[in-house]
Amino acid sequence: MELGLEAARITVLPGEAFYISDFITEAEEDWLLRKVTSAPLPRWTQLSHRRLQTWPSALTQSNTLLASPLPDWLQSPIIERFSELGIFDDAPHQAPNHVLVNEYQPGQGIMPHEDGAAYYPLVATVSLRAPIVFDVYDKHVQGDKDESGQDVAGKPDADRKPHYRILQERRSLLITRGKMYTDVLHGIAETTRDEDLGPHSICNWELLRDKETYRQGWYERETRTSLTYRDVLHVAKMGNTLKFLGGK
Ligand SMILES: O=C(O)CCC(=O)C(=O)O
Ligand SMILES: [Fe+2]
Repeated sequence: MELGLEAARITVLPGEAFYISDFITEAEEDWLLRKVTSAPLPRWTQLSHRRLQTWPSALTQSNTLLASPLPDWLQSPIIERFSELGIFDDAPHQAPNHVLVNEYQPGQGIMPHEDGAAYYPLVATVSLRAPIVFDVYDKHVQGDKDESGQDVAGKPDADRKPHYRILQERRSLLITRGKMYTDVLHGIAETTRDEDLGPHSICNWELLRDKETYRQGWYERETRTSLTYRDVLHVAKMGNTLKFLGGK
């Protein structure tokens, strides 16, 4: 990965994170959004503070993915670009095999959490439609829940402040891996307005495509959609599926 991505590194972070502001074109963004919104309604899981599509399918209770290719629209051009950058070269399957599509309305977000042991510790997130601030919290106060442990609704401490804030512009790519995956929590505030923006508070400020938009220090949230690409460690081939569903 290393050479192509070095210029995209968010250097102040303790772990490894990379931000590419112009990862997809406007036409690609439009097309991806049409694909997301034209998925049949049962594809969506409505959660209390966002809604979610899971591709190709949800993991089993033992965090296993039943082998199945991602749909073409989630593969090309995004996964081809990941290959060019070598992002998943060290992952067990050398490519992502799972994508969560999250949609946040203004006022919605996701509680501080970690993504857990089901995945190789690398997440590549493509942002669509509107910017959002992604918060990074120190780990771990009691009561935090793993993302794989059903309940997203564990209340964060009222006075807990994010340690770092990453501004994700529409059409950008954010990669977090290693210690950024294992040693910190991440979340998105439930707010209608992201405030206190500037070089002092946004750790990828220098990498933004359009700093001018945020010079005033705030923006109103609009609907934002994210595609989060991961490599699930355990994959069951269909031939083994019946045995697998039957138990041990
Ligand atoms: O929407 C995002 O950028 C983050 C989503 C997230 O943290 C997750 O799906 O685990
Ligand atoms: Fe997450």
